[in-house]
Amino acid sequence: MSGQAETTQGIGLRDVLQSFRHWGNLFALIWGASPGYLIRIVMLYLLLGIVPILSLVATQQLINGVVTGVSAGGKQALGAFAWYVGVLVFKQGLSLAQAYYEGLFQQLIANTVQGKVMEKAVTLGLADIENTQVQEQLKRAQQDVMFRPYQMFTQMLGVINHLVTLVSTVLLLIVWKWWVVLVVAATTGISFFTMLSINREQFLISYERASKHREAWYYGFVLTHDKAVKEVRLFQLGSFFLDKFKAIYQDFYLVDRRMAKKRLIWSSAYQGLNLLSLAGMIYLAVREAFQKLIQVGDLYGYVQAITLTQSSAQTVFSNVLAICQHNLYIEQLFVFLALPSSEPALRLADASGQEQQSLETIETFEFRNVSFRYPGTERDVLRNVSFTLRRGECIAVVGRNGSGKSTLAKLMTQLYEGYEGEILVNGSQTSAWGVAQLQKRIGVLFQDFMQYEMSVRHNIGFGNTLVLAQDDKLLEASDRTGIGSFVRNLPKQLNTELGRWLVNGEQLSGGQWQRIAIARAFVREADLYVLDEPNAALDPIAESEVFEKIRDLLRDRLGLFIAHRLTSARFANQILVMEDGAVIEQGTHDELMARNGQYAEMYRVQMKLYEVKT
Ligand SMILES: Nc1ncnc2c1ncn2[C@@H]1O[C@H](COP(=O)(O)OP(=O)(O)OP(=O)(O)O)[C@@H](O)[C@H]1O
Repeated sequence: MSGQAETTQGIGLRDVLQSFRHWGNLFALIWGASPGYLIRIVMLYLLLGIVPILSLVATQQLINGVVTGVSAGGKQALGAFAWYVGVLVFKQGLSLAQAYYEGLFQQLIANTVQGKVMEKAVTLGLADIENTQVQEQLKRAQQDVMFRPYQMFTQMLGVINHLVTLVSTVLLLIVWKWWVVLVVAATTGISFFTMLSINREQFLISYERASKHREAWYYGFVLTHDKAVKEVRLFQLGSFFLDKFKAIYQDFYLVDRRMAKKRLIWSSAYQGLNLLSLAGMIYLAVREAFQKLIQVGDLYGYVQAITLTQSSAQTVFSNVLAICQHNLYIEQLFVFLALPSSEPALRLADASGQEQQSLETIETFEFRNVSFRYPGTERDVLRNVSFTLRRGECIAVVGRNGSGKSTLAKLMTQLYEGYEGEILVNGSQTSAWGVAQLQKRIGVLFQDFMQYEMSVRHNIGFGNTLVLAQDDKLLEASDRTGIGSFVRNLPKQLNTELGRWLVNGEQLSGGQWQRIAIARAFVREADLYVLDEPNAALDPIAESEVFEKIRDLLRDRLGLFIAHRLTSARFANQILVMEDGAVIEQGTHDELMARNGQYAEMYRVQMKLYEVKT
């Protein structure tokens, strides 16, 4: 994130110049989108660059031809007219081709940039996705940069194109009066640094906006997402969120208005200066025409050359300014694309210099004095946790809210690095096997499992994409969670779309979604199953059915499940009782009851809830 830190601490001319360092990457990106289109568009811009001077000379010839042609029989005038029409046709043809290629190329570049941003996002780890700075950087990368690379590219071409025009008109003017060129250069150059500073300020404003944009997105989500709308309606929170949403955009508007005013004032001053010098130079040319020092056609030519020189010089300067500004934004894209990933499965730590062994099966899984704190936080949420799980065994983890149970599940599934202590698989460090290999052998149900707005096939098959097309395996997994007959009775069975976000699919109940998610864990040919509250949304009959199946499945595998309903923990070979990140009790149900500690107390409290008071 060093690039990001640098950028926030004020931007000087040096930073602007430094931001040109990404031009190589930018060119590679644009070239990668379509080399053919790139070459064609560059050629078109170059040709368009010489059009103004061609039409200027054609008009000059035409006027002079008409003036002198009357006496010379009109031959010169006709030739000049043909030349003039030819230039018009040429220009029109180039403009049509330019519009065609530019439209398509712009789309291709935007697609390439979006693709790259998403490719990078896929490589980020859970710790990155939970990191606000990374999210903001993602937002910045996504924000304007979709259209900026193309704009920057056309502005670069615009610079080349107008430089060609500029050189040709300047040559014409030098023949007339060389110092006129200096006047044009001076007036145009004056605005450069003022505008550069305004652009810098504008960039800082949009840099800081990333977090506000995310906040606004969140309020928009709460106001429009079906999950949130229930509460929003019932608690009448609509106007509360709407006000917050509107306030953010109103603030943006006020700041933008201030900037627009500033820009207007400076641009007016600059345009005034320009007009003044233009009028002076045109006056000079008209006077010479009156004094018969130049012909009428020449007068036209010089007036055109003066305005063209001035407008081309202005365009070159404003394009250079815009490019400097785009650079700052585009840097955000490359800063994001260069972010290091915290994803353990992708990191080199996987190899860590050790020869990786192939992992056929997991036989034992051990935590040895594992302590962990989430990245960017100060508090250990796991403290010296130790346990061993062997094939054929099942561990239940119980404990109060926030005691660290789900964190334990996330560490077992190798979603985070940076823990202290050791996690051993078959007696060896996880690095000996590599995270990717380990994850392949783990089936998991997270507490906040996904509800994919896709078909049942995808919702179950994502647990093992190898069997996505194998109906028997998918149905077998759904049978394991007692949802098989429900799936068979759906309108399109496994191909029935679920949810109502993308299509008008079948919406499931909370418990049905949970069973689908458990089926997703079960369809994986895994050795170790980690289930975080598999019974949270199940009715008592479904719970007992599902636990029956879990018991069957885990008979010759390794299992760990987290449960708040302690009756389900009874069948586990071992129960871990967690409190404040530490395992405070460990043993079978009977052992823990006999010990009469926290587990026994929780169990008794729960049993009491079920007693019918008479
Ligand atoms: N992604 C995260 N980043 C930072 N802190 C986190 C994160 N997830 C959880 N925590 C913190 O870690 C602690 C343990 O959370 P965890 O989710 O593991 O508890 P739990 O025992 O599963 O709770 P529950 O029974 O409510 O599901 C909590 O104090 C929580 O605030």
